[in-house]
Amino acid sequence: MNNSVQRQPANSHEPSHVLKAETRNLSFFYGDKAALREVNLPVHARRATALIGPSGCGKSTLLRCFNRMHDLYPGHRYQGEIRLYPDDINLLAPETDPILVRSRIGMVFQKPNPFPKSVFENVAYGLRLRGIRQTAELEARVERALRDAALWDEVKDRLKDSAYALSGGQQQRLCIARALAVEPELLLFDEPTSALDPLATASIEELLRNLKVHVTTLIVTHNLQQAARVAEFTAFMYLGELVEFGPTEVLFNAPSQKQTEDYLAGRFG
Ligand SMILES: Nc1ncnc2c1ncn2[C@@H]1O[C@H](COP(=O)(O)OP(=O)(O)OP(=O)(O)O)[C@@H](O)[C@H]1O
Repeated sequence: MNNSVQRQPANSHEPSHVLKAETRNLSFFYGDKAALREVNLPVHARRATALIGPSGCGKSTLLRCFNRMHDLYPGHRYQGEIRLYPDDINLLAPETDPILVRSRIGMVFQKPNPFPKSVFENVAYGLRLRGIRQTAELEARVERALRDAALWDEVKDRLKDSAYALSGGQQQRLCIARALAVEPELLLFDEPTSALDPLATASIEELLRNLKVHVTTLIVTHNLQQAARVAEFTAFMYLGELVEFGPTEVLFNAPSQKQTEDYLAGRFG
């Protein structure tokens, strides 16, 4: 690995002062084990933020705090806050309903996980749950989500086929369409291309760059070049702490912390 950046997103220097979310002194414990310590991470609205760092540093743990995934397991504990804007609520407050949180904050996993349903039904599912019943509206919203996920042209004649008949990369874009259909405010990606070949990876990266027009994204990736290609902001984590955060170009080319520099130079991790 080296710290040269091949390509920067075109708008990486655009000022973005509007925050969609931020963590405030966020710590997280698996039982007694602290996996995150006092993390203060800003998440800029309609921008992509990448979380990078060596294996086990807490990237996925941090991502999963945002949609309260850890609540599904007993014995896990949050400390601190995650503010969501513009309404300025604390996502971690006991009075904040985790189901509501998950309806506003979507997640795409490492491996594509479509439902055992047709292409159309995969995307329509969440819309039906939200009470949308009219066929014309369902069809229009499914088409829009598939277009936003850059999949429409490939599946418009196969909407009734099983989602499992799609390639791995198409299945991942279907999962992104499924997440987009319900218009999330924040979309979390946990290593979304690590199970895909280079071509499928390139198409997902292109999609990630285009998504930012209307969605805020937070992306865990092991691939530093991917962070450089898709994210305006990057956070470097180590041993459960946020070591450095900044515009991707600055963090990659002129990191302020020695640990960041060592990691980018491949000296550990
Ligand atoms: N369910 C769990 N129970 C206990 N400890 C856990 C659990 N999940 C993760 N951990 C620990 O929390 C720490 C952070 O793990 P996490 O998966 O968030 O790291 P990561 O940076 O995403 O790693 P990777 O890049 O390998 O996916 C690690 O020490 C890990 O062993």
